[in-house]
Amino acid sequence: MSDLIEGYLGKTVERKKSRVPAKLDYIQSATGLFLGLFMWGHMLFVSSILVSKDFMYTITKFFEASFIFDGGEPIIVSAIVLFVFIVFIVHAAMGMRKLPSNFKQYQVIKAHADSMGHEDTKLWFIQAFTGFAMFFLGSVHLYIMMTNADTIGPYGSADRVWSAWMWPLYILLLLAVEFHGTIGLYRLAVKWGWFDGSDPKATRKKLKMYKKALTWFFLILGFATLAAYMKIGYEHKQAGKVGERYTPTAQIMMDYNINSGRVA
Ligand code: HEM
Ligand code: HEM
Repeated sequence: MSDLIEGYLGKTVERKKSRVPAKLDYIQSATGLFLGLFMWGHMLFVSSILVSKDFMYTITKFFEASFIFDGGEPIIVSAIVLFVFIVFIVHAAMGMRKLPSNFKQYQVIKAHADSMGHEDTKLWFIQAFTGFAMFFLGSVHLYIMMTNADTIGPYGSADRVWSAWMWPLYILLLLAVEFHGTIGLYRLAVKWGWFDGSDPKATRKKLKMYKKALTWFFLILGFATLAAYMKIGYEHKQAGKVGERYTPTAQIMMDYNINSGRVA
């Protein structure tokens, strides 16, 4: 009965408002924080291709727990992706509450933001727009990673980027996630006053500088990484070897030594 009254009037019989919105905000921040930090790791791991194909192969096998299972188990990566996908969906569901849902709402927010001329309010628009774009772009990527974890590797990933036409999607997703993630982490720090210190105004200036530096760093790293996969994928296609898996140098050496009778 009390739920019914609150449902109609927006207040309980004791004239209290629900605490649920505050809890939902908390869930949004926690999932945003997780995803924001996860993406730093993600970008570093994926960029291992810039060091060498062997290095990227080693990282991939590490996530497949090849130190426990001989040759690695891609299902472990699928399980990790499933977990990240669930966090992503929960975060997106919480984010939906903040998006303007009709033109009138959009007009009110826009007029308010324009009249204030406040940079942080403008940042919010970028977050809403990039968040919306990721509903589609992020879901495509996560689903493919979850169901094709066994293809992750220097050649498998490069073939996907080039021959399976993922590069246009990755360009958009990279832009969306980098702006969204760093703005989000900045907003989190400001919202919860994590680094306020004795002079919050000076701290905010510093945080803005870090935000800018991090955005540039991850965008440059991300585009360099994408270019590397595109180049490898292009060459792999020219060589007519799309679909072929990468064999690490150590394995080639071992096979060579065995075949030439150097190792019994
Ligand atoms: C479908 C995908 C997504 C949607 C719809 C979405 C939506 C949103 C929205 C609307 C906000 C602003 C919340 C507010 O103003 O209080 C937000 C915050 C945030 N998002 Fe996302 N987001 C998505 C994916 C991601 C991803 C992949 C990351 C990881 C980089 C991320 C990281 C963050 C962070 C760190 C915050 C700040 C949390 C806060 O202000 O409480 N989001 N998200
Ligand atoms: C556990 C979850 C994830 C795994 C295992 C994963 C794995 C990968 C892999 C292996 C690549 C290389 C290209 C390929 O094989 O197709 C890649 C690229 C990429 N991923 Fe993910 N990913 C995950 C989650 C995410 C999320 C949540 C986002 C953003 C919403 C994202 C954004 C990107 C982008 C933008 C690229 C392009 C690479 C670049 O430009 O540096 N990934 N990912």
